[in-house]
Amino acid sequence: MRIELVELVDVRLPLVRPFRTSVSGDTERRTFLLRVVTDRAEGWAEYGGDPEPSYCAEFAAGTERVLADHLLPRITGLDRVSAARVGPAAAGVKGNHLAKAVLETAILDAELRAHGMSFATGLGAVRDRVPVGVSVGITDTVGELLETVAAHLDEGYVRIKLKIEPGWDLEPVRAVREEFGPDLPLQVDANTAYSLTDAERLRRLDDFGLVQIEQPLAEDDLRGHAELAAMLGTPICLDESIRSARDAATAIALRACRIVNVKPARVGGYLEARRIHDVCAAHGIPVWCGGMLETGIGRAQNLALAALPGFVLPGDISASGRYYAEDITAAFELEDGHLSVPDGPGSGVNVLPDALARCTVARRVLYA
Ligand SMILES: CSCC[C@@H](NC(=O)CCC(=O)O)C(=O)O
Ligand SMILES: [Mg+2]
Repeated sequence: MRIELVELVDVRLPLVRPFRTSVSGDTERRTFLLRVVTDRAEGWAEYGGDPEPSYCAEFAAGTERVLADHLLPRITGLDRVSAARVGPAAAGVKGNHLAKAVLETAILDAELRAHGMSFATGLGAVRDRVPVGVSVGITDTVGELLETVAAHLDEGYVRIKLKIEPGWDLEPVRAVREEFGPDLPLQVDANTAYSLTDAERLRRLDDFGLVQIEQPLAEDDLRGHAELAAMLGTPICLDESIRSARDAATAIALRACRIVNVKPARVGGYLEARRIHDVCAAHGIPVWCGGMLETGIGRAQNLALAALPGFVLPGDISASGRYYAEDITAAFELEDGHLSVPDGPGSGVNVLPDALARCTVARRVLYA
């Protein structure tokens, strides 16, 4: 395969309701899509970061420069391009996993389409539909939180994740547990908001029978997570800390986590995401597929990953309508708490030109 054109499509999609976490507070999703045209097929991928380096160190404008100035010259110069060749060819560029992920994924989409193969088949999916959870942001009041959770449960989500931060943790979790009973699969995500000095407060979360406490400490604090894990009864799940299969192996060896949130954008793409899945499976560590408020493009690709055998916990892969009044692909609809895994070539979805035009801010050719 040979790359003929790479285009960046800068998009802005309003959120149906504000989404607040310990690190962000958004009323819109501002990201970009990457369109890779090859001599065999066209592929699309979605950037997993934001305009601000709030979730991780990368951010959209910086990623655009890394793509244009450092990654594309290495990749477009290959005599044969494939998703598997991106990692080795890009090894001279340190870090920048979100940049590598969006490029590798667009190439993977084109490659699979050229072979008439779905992401699900290409990655090794074993299920045609997957149960999904929903991530609930920090709200102004506990009453508003309970209303939001009730609405999501009515929609059929099988698991609730609550964003927490110091000052919004024990009270909202207690209220949800008391309102919806002991059998609701419930978990929390701190997005690195706590430190070991908060250990006693975090230990009190053990009273609520949570599935997991996600990323309580800083992304580079594996030792601290291992120390905290020894104090808590509730399993720790790592998200921001796991940027590679090697990180996963280290975290497991240090007993810093018992669950891993796998996000292809964070780890450099779906091939590394699958390697993390394999490392975790070999150690008996359950994984689930995290989310970055993806449009239907990233959502479709994540659903394929979430259908691999080791993805035994419901992911943050909500229906399109959880975030967007209008998606840029056909909307994903919840059916009995599940979403169907696309089985068409590549991601199995196509961008809707009119919907894309309505949310496009600009289009820039990065390579021709
Ligand atoms: C900072 S908000 C984005 C990252 C966050 N993602 C979610 O909470 C799920 C978002 C979604 O439903 O896509 C996470 O840390 O897991
Ligand atoms: Mg998280």
